[in-house]
Amino acid sequence: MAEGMVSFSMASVVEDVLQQHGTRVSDVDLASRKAEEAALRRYEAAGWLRKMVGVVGAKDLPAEPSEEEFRLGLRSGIILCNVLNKIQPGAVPKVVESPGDSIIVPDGAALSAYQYFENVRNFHVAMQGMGLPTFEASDLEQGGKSARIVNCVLALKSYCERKQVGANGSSKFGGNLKPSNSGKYFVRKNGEPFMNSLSRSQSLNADQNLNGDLVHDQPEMDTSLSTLVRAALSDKKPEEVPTLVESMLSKVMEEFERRLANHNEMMKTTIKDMADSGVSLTKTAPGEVKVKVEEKNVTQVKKVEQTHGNSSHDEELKSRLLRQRTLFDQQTRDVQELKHCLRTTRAGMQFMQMKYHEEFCNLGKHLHGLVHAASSYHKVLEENRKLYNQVQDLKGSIRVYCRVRPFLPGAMHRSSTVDHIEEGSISIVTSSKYGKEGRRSFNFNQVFGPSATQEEVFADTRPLIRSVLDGYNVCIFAYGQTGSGKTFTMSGPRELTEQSQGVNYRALSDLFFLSEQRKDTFYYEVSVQMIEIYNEQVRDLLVTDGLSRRYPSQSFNFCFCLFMHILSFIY
Ligand SMILES: Nc1ncnc2c1ncn2[C@@H]1O[C@H](COP(=O)(O)OP(=O)(O)OP(=O)(O)O)[C@@H](O)[C@H]1O
Repeated sequence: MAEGMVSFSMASVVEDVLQQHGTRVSDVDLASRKAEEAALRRYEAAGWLRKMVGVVGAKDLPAEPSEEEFRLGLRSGIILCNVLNKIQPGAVPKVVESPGDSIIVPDGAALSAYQYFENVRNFHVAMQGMGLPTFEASDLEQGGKSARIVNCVLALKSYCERKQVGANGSSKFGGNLKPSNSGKYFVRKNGEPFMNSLSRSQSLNADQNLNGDLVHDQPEMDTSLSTLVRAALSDKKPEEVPTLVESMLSKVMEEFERRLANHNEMMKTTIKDMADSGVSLTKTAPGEVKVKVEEKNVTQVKKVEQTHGNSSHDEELKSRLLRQRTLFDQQTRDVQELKHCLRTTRAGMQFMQMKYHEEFCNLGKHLHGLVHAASSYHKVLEENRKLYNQVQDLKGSIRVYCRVRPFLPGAMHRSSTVDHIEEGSISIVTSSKYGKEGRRSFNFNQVFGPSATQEEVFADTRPLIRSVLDGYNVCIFAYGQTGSGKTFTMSGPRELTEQSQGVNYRALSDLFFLSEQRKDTFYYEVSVQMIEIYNEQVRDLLVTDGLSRRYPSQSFNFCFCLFMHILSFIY
């Protein structure tokens, strides 16, 4: 596309120039403008030469010379050779600077001619070697075409400028060409104005390879321009081609070169970008381009045929790319959904943490209140315990109760020795044969008559069970002669019922009941030890090895004892 634009532009310029020349410009105007244009170009050439060789070296060349002055100033060839050697050192191995350097001939004119011939000849050879356009030797003589000399100088100037900016100075005029006619003058044929230079430029452009295979279409562009120029100039004689046309063609060539350089630079940039993005183009055969695409770790080499016969391959390639694109889009959506879900979950977790923190704070406040209440409760409980046990102490740490057994069945007719029973005393009728008085009175904490129930007997003992759980030691024992009812009072009759249960059953029942009540506040351990004291011998009744373990003897006239931690029953 770029090539087409360049070709079209160049053709348009050439056509416009030719058209202007042929139809719009009158002969009078043309001659005037031609002379003006030639003068300007001559001044440009002279000025550049003067600048290159300096004022002294260019003493024979005015800044704005006429055609004759220009021709005479360059006639010796010294300026031309020196300028050329400045641009391309050694291009002219030897410059004949003065008559003394050559043959001494008194006739200055003859000497100048010889000098001119040698220098100009060497200049011609060097210019030809560099591929630059030159002029004919006769152009330096009177009647010669100074315009050709001007063109040659301006071409050398252009070469010099391109060389100074680092470009291939000779590329414009094919400077890489080896001189094909070394040692001969480079003479432009009259029937081919600029045709040689154009041909050289085209051939060089065709060979010019800025980036390998990427400029294969360039000859077509050159051919387009060449065709136009040739079509316009082929039927023209040299004298029919005005200087204006030559000048315009030169400008066209310069514009063409500039745009071509831009185009190649742009192509270089494009190829570099494609290489950076993982796409490389290599031309493998005419009409076939191999496209190499690298995307991440996936390398796909796709051979794209530019002919219609390979359209199915293109379709398959497009389909595959479409599927990959669809899959990629789906995965992108899935990732977005996962991210959304993650954000939602994270927000939920943060909300839960906040609620948990609030609940925990509220629980702490409630717990603080409970701890305060429990502390108060314990204080009250402790106070209550102390008061309770103080009452028990006031009642007496040792309490003695008396129970009268009723008559057993079959002995109901016998008379009782109990005369009178009050709450805390009992009167006994004794035999009068031993004393003056026949009755005696005894005081106790409480006296239970024959009709007293097991419940009534235990009622005065029950407060002591609570004292046991408060840490007080308690011992309950029964004392009396054989058959007086000790076992009955402490345990109960043989056929045991709830009403007939004695003190130990009721005491233990209360003990476990209270410990169960206080289980959230206190922890109690209960153990049982059962011993027998008989005939002043103490024996452990729970020993399982068959050998009764004897305790140290005590003077107790009891049947057996029951110890329970700090509560003991003896009867
Ligand atoms: N309050 C009572 N009511 C009815 N029966 C009773 C009462 N007290 C004792 N008995 C009866 O009297 C009998 C003797 O009582 P118990 O065995 O308790 O006497 P004990 O003092 O333990 O005798 P020992 O010292 O020989 O063991 C038993 O048959 C018992 O049931």
